[in-house]
Amino acid sequence: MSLGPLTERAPAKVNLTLHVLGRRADGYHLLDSLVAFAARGDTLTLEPGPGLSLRVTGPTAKAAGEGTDNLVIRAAQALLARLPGLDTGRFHLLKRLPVAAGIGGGSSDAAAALRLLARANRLAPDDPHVAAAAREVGADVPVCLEARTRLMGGAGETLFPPLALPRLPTVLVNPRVPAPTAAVFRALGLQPGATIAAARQAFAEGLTRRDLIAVLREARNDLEAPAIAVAPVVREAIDLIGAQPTCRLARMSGSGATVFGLFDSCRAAAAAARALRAARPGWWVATTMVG
Ligand SMILES: C[C@](O)(CO)[C@H](O)COP(=O)(O)OP(=O)(O)OC[C@H]1O[C@@H](n2ccc(N)nc2=O)[C@H](O)[C@@H]1O
Ligand SMILES: Nc1ncnc2c1ncn2[C@@H]1O[C@H](COP(=O)(O)OP(=O)(O)OP(=O)(O)O)[C@@H](O)[C@H]1O
Repeated sequence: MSLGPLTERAPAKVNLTLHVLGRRADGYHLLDSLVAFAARGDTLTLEPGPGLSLRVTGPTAKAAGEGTDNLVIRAAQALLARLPGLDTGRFHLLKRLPVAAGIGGGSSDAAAALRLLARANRLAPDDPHVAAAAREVGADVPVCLEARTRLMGGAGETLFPPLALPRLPTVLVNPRVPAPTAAVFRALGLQPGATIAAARQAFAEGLTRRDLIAVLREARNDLEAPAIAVAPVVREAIDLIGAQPTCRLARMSGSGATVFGLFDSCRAAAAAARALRAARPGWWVATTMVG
């Protein structure tokens, strides 16, 4: 019996914290990051059938690109290389998230492609070939596979158990300037083999929203300064969100340039988003829940 079209959401990833703990000999950086997911994202559909193709539509389709450059196809090919008899088909990506923006749009699309192929081929959710394909495609793809709040370590391959933390009313702001991940890590200037002694932050379950934000405020995103060196407008975005009277915390996600603001209520987030859109009509401003 053939399956009809299958759909998966590809939510935006938000690094609520991001500490760089060192740099491996191969150049990749060791991270300690609390990763959560937004209610907003892209949508990926797979129509199972012969061949492997991708059509991309939506507001940011052009920037994401079609064909073999797209992480959806790269993820499918990585899984096919491990499982050559795999059923594939036609993917359609509805691309809404800004590209090269630090909110893992491409990684989340790749993870959604792997989930769709796993469903179409009745692979177990924890199939080791799926996990290996995720690791091969990108450092952020493993955490996007399950898309649940958790601490992430190593270069992205170490995933700690999911955490039940309060959902946070959030405004995401992207100044529409790309911050390429490799360039931002390069600007950090850490030598291969370097280690930074730092205690891994712990997040107790049962925290209130207010307590969680207080704990987050003690943390950092260590890529903010190098991202600002690559794209100075990131500083302006952090300052502008942080200046909203009801904003509890303004910080960059991932390697930027997207910045998030955390608020006590959806109403406060919506009001801040209106003010930000009025102040910077050209920027991408989205309200959402994170966690
Ligand atoms: C910064 C984060 O967004 C935090 O979640 C991720 O670590 C980035 O994940 P990603 O975009 O999937 O990264 P990849 O596509 O695997 O790598 C892009 C480039 O970023 C650098 N990179 C990435 C991840 C990492 N832990 N250390 C690195 O140094 C490498 O130069 C690499 O060539
Ligand atoms: N489906 C896709 N969506 C977005 N970008 C894609 C996609 N496929 C390939 N790319 C390419 O991947 C690069 C990274 O895009 P992406 O939006 O994932 O970056 P990011 O948000 O900075 O990711 P991260 O937070 O994981 O570092 C872009 O330069 C883009 O050309």
